[in-house]
Amino acid sequence: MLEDGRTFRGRSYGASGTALGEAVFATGMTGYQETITDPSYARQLVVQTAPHIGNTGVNTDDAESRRIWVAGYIVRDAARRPSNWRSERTLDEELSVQGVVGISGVDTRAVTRHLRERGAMKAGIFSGAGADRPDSELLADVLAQESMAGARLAEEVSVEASYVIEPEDHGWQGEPRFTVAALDLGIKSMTPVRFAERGVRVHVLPASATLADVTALNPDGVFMSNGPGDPATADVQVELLRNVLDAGLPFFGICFGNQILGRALGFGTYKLRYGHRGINQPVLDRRTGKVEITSQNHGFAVDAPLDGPVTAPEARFGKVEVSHVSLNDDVVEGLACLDIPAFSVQYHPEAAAGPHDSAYLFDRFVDLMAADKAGTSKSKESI
Ligand SMILES: NC(=O)CC[C@H](N)C(=O)O
Repeated sequence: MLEDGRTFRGRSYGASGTALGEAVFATGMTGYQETITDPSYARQLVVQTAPHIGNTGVNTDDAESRRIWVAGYIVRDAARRPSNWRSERTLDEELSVQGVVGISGVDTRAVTRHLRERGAMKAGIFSGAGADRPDSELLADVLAQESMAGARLAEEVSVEASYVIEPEDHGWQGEPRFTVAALDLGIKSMTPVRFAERGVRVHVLPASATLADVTALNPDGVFMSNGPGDPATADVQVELLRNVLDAGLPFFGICFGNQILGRALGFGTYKLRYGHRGINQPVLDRRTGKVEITSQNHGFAVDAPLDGPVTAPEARFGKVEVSHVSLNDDVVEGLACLDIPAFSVQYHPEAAAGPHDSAYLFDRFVDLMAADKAGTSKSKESI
């Protein structure tokens, strides 16, 4: 049931019960396991536009975090049995074991068209005991939940204790080249792996980490991850990032990390009508003119002028330009600072799941740290 009263009926899938959250649609044709285990989907009811879901089952390796984070799962045609050599369990079982309420047999195209026209909205999935209450009662439950605008969720999904990802465990031979402090705001597990593959040792820190926690590692660079919720609530991390930038440390941000860089530079963020979710989202790299097909999952965006470069509203950080834009709707998909060693993208170069077009961004960060170490980065002059 959607918050405007529109109702769809289907069959119980996964756990049975009640799930409340923001209804959003994801357009990836593959990668459902990576989708449901992406912490950025916390408190969302995800509609898959791909009609067949569960075909390749679930395995241990493809989980992007320690659990399923979607609050509920909405599919058209759930596979009755998976067929894949890597499959260990069915998706139905996995949803049940983890207590995630789903619904199948829904006209997901109609739901998607509705959300596209009216925007992402509060919704509920109801099955089992209590589902046969009058619609007015179900709708009251849907409406009573908190909205995604204003939701502070990064701390809820982040790790409690820090851990290290070592390059030698991911195919790198020899000593690590760099050390990065990565703030886990809902990090996907492939992100630190992409650094490690390039010889970067990654210390993953809780969302509450302080500047002292970061500098204690003597890092060559700082990273902020993707994560759920409204970036307008991330004041603590915005403050931390300003201190990091003031200290002249190279910075790279992904998704929530892009929104935090935007805010640290003094820009605002806003909620998109229905957001970008899927692994088939076209983005223009405005510096090279190349188009990347990207993996995305965001419902908010940075409000920065496309006709740049401009001086950041926080003028001490110098000039900044919108480096990447969405080719679907001109939404800001990347920021590049011209006077300090900092950049970020709104999409997911770790590509889990997704195409590998954007892998160069990890190389770009390595190059930025190398230039900083060699003293050839602009930051040294400007700070
Ligand atoms: N994947 C992300 O980091 C999403 C960021 C933020 N929660 C948004 O919806 O825009």
